[in-house]
Amino acid sequence: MNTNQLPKAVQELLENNKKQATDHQELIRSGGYLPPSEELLVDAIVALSMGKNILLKGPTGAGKTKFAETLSSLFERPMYSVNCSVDLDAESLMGFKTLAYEEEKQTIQFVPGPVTNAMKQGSFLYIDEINMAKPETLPLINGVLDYRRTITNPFTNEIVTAAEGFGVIAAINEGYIGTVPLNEALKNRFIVIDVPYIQGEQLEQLINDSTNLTDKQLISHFVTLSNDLITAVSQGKLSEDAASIRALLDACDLSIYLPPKRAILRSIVDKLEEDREKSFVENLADTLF
Ligand SMILES: Nc1ncnc2c1ncn2[C@@H]1O[C@H](COP(=O)(O)OP(=O)(O)OP(=O)(O)O)[C@@H](O)[C@H]1O
Repeated sequence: MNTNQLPKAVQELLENNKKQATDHQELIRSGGYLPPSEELLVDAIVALSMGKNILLKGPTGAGKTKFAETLSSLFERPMYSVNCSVDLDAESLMGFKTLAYEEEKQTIQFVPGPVTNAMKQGSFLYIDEINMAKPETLPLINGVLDYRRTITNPFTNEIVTAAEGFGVIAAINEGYIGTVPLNEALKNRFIVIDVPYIQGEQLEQLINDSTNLTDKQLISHFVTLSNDLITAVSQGKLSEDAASIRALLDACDLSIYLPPKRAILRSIVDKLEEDREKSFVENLADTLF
């Protein structure tokens, strides 16, 4: 990503906060996020540079993970990930004890989890789908998220304090089935950044960059389809999944070899639950392809 177009002060901030990572460079992610507006990128860079946690909030397939990966790439900072689910427990965050052999003697060793690793190494921690976690699990890391930047590891009793460079990026998909509204105390600890779907020329660029589809007319129809799907979702006519950019990119790729309507059927229509929704998308596709 070209950061030369960002305001000078933000470029300097980024430069000063880059981590000269020598360890775990394999965890520095690659970029590729196309921000719908410059502000989105500026706000995230500023907040993270100032040591604040950011919460990326947006619908499924809007590029939240890609955005977090791009921030890891821009700051040249390794990033550990946690994917939340109802099964997420203290061990999946902090780490676990296991039996090991040292010079033929059995010992108990602690295998650090993503929170411990990111804190000790001063890396980014990405917490995906944070509102999927059980409400009782996350308060465990409240101390990590506020000014204390400290946690007592419940398995070793070690007090872990975050090294310089530690930062938290979380993502939520509000309103998605299975999610719970994010507890206020937790939300309070984040700077919230809305991540909408990209549309128009930017989406055209994304299709060009990340799929193998080259037919200009087809690409233009897919951009229109995406726009119509986003509108229908915002009007409550379709469930959120229908407008996922991830699904649209799949349809673009498939349409290199399949008729576009079949590509749309496989990538978008057949994922919808209700017949009414399926026919709605099929009708939209009929008018375009
Ligand atoms: N603005 C964007 N820039 C670059 N890639 C994007 C963008 N929007 C969507 N994508 C692409 O769409 C796909 C889904 O993106 P990603 O996994 O980051 O979405 P997400 O918001 O994290 O989704 P979910 O909420 O379902 O986890 C990826 O292939 C990603 O590259």
